[in-house]
Amino acid sequence: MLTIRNLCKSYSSENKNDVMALNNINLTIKAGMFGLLGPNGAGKSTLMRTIATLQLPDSGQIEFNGIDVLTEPQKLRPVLGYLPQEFGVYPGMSAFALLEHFALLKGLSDKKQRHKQIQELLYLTNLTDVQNKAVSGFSGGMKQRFGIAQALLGAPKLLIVDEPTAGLDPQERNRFHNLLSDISENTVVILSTHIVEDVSNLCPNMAVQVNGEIIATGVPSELTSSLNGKLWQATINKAQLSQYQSLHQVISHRLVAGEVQIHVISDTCPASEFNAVVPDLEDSIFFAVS
Ligand SMILES: Nc1ncnc2c1ncn2[C@@H]1O[C@H](COP(=O)(O)OP(=O)(O)OP(=O)(O)O)[C@@H](O)[C@H]1O
Repeated sequence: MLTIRNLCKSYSSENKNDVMALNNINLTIKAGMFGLLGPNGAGKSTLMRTIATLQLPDSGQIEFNGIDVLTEPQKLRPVLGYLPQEFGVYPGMSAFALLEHFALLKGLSDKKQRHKQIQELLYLTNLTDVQNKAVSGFSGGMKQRFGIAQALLGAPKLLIVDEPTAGLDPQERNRFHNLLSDISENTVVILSTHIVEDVSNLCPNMAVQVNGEIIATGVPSELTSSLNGKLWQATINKAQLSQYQSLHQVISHRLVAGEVQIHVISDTCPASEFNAVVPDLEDSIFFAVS
């Protein structure tokens, strides 16, 4: 179990006010997939890097299975797997050679066991056929699968994946989702993302981070249940949007085939042009930040 208590981090800026990237974060995360959802700039990567022992907060505590992560980072690292938002690879090095390199850095000294584990991970991530090809030439999806393979070296008990599906096509995203859900059975897996679908498809538990703060935590279906019976949709002209915004509690609007679809919160049907809709996770997040 991972517990995070009163975690704070601000970045100073020469021209602007300081940025509070972590504003008193408190979270308890059990084995399984945990989704950390938030828009760009919410502070998700700062939180992921802090848990991954790559940077220190200004204050607060992190504990993982009895390890004080901030004061004993060397105890966490052997049981940690981390897939950062972006990672570089040595040009020309094959998938097998790079995994071997990372495995040695991770302390997997027994050659036979190391090779067995690398082969298993290549198989799990569907990269066996390309194991002798250079990772620098891989497609985005293949590179992300390689990233997961390197993060899983040493069978980590805590796996952190930061925005892993950004830029992947739907097929690769689906493949990546299946891979993550297979892994999460007896591991704490934290998936940081701005993609609502990633969390609703995969994560039994989640938190929403906005402007450095956790504004909601829980089970995705429970987060949407508070909006049951209160969400209404209408399709309007672009020119009418500000009028509707002044009359109703519009939580979101988006273009659909040149017209604007609005979602409104109201205890009763706001007007004849509105239809009741079933809230999804995206609606509850728009509501939370509105
Ligand atoms: N090293 C840094 N120095 C100064 N400000 C920073 C630094 N790292 C992050 N920030 C700022 O802190 C805030 C949170 O950034 P962070 O990268 O943690 O958010 P994020 O939710 O991961 O967003 P993204 O998905 O865009 O990376 C942003 O306003 C960002 O500009």
